[in-house]
Amino acid sequence: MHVRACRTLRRMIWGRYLLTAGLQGCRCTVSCHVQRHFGFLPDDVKSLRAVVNPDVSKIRNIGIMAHIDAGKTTTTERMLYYSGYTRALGDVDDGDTVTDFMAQERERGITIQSAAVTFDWKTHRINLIDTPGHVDFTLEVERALRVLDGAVAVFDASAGVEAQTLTVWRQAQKHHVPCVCFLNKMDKPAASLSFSLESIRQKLKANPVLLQIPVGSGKSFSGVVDLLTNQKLVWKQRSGIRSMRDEDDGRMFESKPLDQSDEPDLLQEVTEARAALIEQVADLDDEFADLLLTDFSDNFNDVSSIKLQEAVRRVTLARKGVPVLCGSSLRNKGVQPLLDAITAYLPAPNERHHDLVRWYNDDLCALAFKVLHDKQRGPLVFLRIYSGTLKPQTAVHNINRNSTERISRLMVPFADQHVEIPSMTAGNIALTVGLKQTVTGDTIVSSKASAAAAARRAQSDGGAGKKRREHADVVLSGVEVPEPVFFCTIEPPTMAKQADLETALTNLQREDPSLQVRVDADSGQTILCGMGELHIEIVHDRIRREYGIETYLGPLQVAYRESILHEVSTTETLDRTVGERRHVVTVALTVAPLDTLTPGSSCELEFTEELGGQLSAAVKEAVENGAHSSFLQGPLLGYPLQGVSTLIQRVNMEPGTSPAMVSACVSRCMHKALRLAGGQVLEPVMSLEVTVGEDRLSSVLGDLAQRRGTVQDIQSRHDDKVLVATVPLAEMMGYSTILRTVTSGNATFTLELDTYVAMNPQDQNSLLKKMSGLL
Ligand SMILES: Nc1nc2c(ncn2[C@@H]2O[C@H](COP(=O)(O)OP(=O)(O)OP(=O)(O)O)[C@@H](O)[C@H]2O)c(=O)[nH]1
Repeated sequence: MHVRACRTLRRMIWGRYLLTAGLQGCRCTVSCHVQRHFGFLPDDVKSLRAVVNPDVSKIRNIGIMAHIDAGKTTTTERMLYYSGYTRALGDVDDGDTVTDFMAQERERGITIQSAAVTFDWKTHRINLIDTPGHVDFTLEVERALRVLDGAVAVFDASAGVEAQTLTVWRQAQKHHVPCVCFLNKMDKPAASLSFSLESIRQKLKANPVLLQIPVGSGKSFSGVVDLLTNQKLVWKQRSGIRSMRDEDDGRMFESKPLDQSDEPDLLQEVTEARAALIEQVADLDDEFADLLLTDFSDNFNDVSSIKLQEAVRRVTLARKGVPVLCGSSLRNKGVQPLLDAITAYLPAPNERHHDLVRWYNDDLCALAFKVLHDKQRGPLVFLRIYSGTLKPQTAVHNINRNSTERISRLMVPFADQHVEIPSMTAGNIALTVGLKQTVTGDTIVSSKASAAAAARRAQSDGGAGKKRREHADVVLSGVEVPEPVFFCTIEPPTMAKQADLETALTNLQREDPSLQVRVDADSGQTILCGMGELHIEIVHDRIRREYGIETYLGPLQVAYRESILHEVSTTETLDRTVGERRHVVTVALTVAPLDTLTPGSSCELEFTEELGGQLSAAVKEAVENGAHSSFLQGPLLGYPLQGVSTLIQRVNMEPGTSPAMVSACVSRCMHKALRLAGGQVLEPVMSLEVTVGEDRLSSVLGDLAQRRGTVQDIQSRHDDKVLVATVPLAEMMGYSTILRTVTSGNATFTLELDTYVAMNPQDQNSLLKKMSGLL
């Protein structure tokens, strides 16, 4: 009831919001002692047209990333509130946040899909993507990072760097995304600034640049001192107030220069921390070091906060250091300075280098980074515009699908509400209606001719000697889709619903490329392949809720891989007459196991040098097709092959033999070689991290021993122990329930694919028996 009331209220706010087209930044009087952020005032109304396309230097495309439950959603909600976008504070625990808008998200209190939200902060436009923390949805994070220019990493200050933060951090590094760190939950008794800084240094191998000192700790945490300006920002907690919906919403805070009347310990700490900050920044930025030595050699501390801020910005953009701020989103403290830091330190779109975009000059070039299905409007495609302008009612060209489609409507994404706009320029994130064929990762340009012109520019720049493929040169790289580790069959309630189920699965796949759907060749059953138990459970749930189909899932099975044990050379001849035509081909090849196995490590195919020079392109392609089809099904259980190298030594064919027969002969030869080479099942081994109170550690260890787990480390984190282990995925079915039972709910865990490992003969035999129904 309460949740519904809040949602209704929010819709009313949005209604008003859309009418007034408010996108209001806060107004604050920096010089006064009490700083207050106002949201909506009648005379504050701006025309949406005026703010739809802000200057590119004022745009920040930002992601919020973190470990599950670190407080991303709560922080996002506070940002929307302080920027005047919402009038009430959403609360994940009440299930009424703006960004977690899917029904399951509200119920489970977790973020599943990245929701894009646009709002203005002071003079800046912020496009913010809230990313999920659960490891089953890593692809969502990757997808978001691909189109972002900067990120805020939110940490639970009592836990420091947790497993999922590490994963997301690595992803951010891969995409060269500059970050700002926010140490949230400073109100928790166990929160520790020094511990969190050390874990950023140790675990992320990053260089934290501390910009604030907390005022008070645990329950008495009341604000921060800004080390650049020496301003003390204090959010005064009114006695007796517990709820965020109460008056004490954190909009009002006191900002005054730190002076001698402040506690000596705080003064001392700030003085030391500021000196350390200046020294650290000088070490990382030559320009700042020169300035200090020339103009402030008498006293480095006299350097202006503006010069220091500019230097911190350069350090952040060069990714030599990460600014660190602290606060407590739930207690409404420290979020406004975080918003200031986002605009001050993270890059504008034009400060990031997106390599191939220069081939398009001012022509449109955009990347589709998310697709959502809307019952009324069809697919909604989120586009990051890299160059040019996007307009509704225009045709665009999708390079990946080689198709021309029409954008019927163009909108700015305000979580689950969207505002129509007449055009959108480079640097922005837009939401389009009408693109029916576009899937996540596709590049959208204005026309086929524009793509061809870009390809010509790319080729002429590459030099005449460097012949490159047109397509690859002008397509933005999409996201890497991780390998699914679980699969299960899915069946509709009646055959009459089969077509509806297929439509639902096609739609869901367009939204979520980490979901794979295939039809088993032998049984004809539809198979769902996903990233984890939760992932499959959510897909199942969405089919029921959004498409009204009550499906049945078969038991969850582990996606094994297969490899071979020995090197084998073999020959095969195919002699077949089809109609009037005789096809004769002989193939000789060698298969051998590769030494190293990493997740996703594929199979290799090579020709001997001599043969490579002799074969025509068509025959080579036929050989490759034959070999690749054999890689899909291993000889033991039919799982895809991994870590097998194949060398094609001979292909002799009589005139008139078709390429299809060459493929068939290679397949047969591969099949024979693989059988002779001895099959080896590879099982996915996961890295597991369990955080548990010390008193329950032995129960967790005892349980893990029965799961073929290998403990790698046990670390201390305040009163908790963090157990790091590897364990075969097959042993982890339903682990969340078991863990809850053995620890009485006092533990959390993350599970992530580490590698594929060859099973020992005993385990492999029991698996083979189980699969053939003998066990
Ligand atoms: N004590 C304290 N609790 C907080 C703070 N911020 C958030 N929380 C609580 O932490 C829990 C998780 O918060 P969320 O905002 O849902 O975290 P999240 O990172 O978005 O979680 P996922 O979307 O599931 O990854 C909720 O119970 C919040 O009320 C804080 O500053 N202090």
